[in-house]
Amino acid sequence: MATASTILPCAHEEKTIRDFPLPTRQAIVNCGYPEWYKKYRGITGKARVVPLTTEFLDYLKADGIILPPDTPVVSISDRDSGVFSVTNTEDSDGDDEDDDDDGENPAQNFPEVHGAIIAAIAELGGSVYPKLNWSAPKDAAFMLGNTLKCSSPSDVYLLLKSSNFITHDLEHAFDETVDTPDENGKLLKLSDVEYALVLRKWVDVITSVEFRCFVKQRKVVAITQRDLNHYDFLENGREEFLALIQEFFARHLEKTFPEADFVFDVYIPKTLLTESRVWLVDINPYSPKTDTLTFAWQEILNIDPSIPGFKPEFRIIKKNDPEAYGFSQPYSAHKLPREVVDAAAGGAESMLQFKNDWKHIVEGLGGTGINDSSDEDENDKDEEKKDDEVEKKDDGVEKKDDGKVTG
Ligand SMILES: Nc1ncnc2c1ncn2[C@@H]1O[C@H](COP(=O)(O)OP(=O)(O)OP(=O)(O)O)[C@@H](O)[C@H]1O
Repeated sequence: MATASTILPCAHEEKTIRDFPLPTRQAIVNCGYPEWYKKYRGITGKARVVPLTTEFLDYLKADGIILPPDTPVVSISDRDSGVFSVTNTEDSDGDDEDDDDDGENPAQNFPEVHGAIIAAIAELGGSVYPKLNWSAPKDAAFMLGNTLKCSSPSDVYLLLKSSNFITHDLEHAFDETVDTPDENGKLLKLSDVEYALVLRKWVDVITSVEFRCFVKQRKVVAITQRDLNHYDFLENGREEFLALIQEFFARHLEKTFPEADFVFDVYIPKTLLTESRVWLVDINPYSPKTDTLTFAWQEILNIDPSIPGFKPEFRIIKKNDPEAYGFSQPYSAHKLPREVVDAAAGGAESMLQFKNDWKHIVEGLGGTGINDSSDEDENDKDEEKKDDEVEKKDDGVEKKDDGKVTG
């Protein structure tokens, strides 16, 4: 880890975490994906934002994990055939007819959301990375074999319903904020939040070139690796990455993001086909809740970017860096979904019951009938064209307009 030599303490008293200027609720909303995506969709990965209905939110908040029947999702980027072909699948009972008696299909309560998810997965090539307004269900990845790669609505629901991070988005997003009553004395409440499911096209991310950047007073003040392993090439590329990030910030975020203090994540892959390109991955609140990785919040709080000649510190993990082992293992406190924790608390019998229930959930359900109702506007298509030019992988994909997925 680099030394903190470029961190310049303020002339005044050293600030501690107790001096943290808590964000406003509006700042939290501004850092939500559905909000910033409206402005920055041209500089982030391809995604779909699915507005969530009350019925779907109720499903997420309800105890227990009941999944809808498996729904076939046919990728539109099936490169073998180049066409979007759809096949009907049989019901679990094999009778090839709709089952009216399936009272257990939770998707019946939120058909628009379910249909939009099916359509989005298909449009995004068959696999997606899900998140809610602020968080991805990373703590639940083990439910899918240690990945967040989803290829069906059930994969998405399983992750969302197993994740404490998602519960946090739904119930605690405005914790640790300061009140911001508007001119009429009204205060933003969680019930005012327009919750959305973000489905990003799945990318095999090269985690060594992901960086978290801290912005204070509209200046990048600190940058850290996100993947806390040592990579030789980062040491040599430090100046180039710093320049790319500074240029990206100046061009896209400095004057347009509504908050003066925030944290943004970027991904800077270099491929044989393209020059290094900076992609916006996420925007996070300037809040103690945002993980500072190789920094401590107290260090960031004490940086004074107004000092002439100020240069942000770019921290990367050095070879055999003993300090690097001190960084906490992310999500270690959140490895198990609520149902598993609850079942474990009830002892062996309870775990056995959980296992049986789980088997029932996974195996016992059949097909569903949902129509693909994709209605992109022209802007969407333009942006995607741009995305596709960069994402050479999507070349040669043919779309079918009226793809129906039926069960
Ligand atoms: N489209 C994608 N496909 C595959 N992996 C992705 C994709 N987008 C992001 N990731 C991986 O997931 C990680 C976390 O993504 P993201 O920052 O959006 O989640 P988050 O919940 O907001 O994380 P944090 O709480 O650390 O801010 C990224 O660092 C990246 O490695």
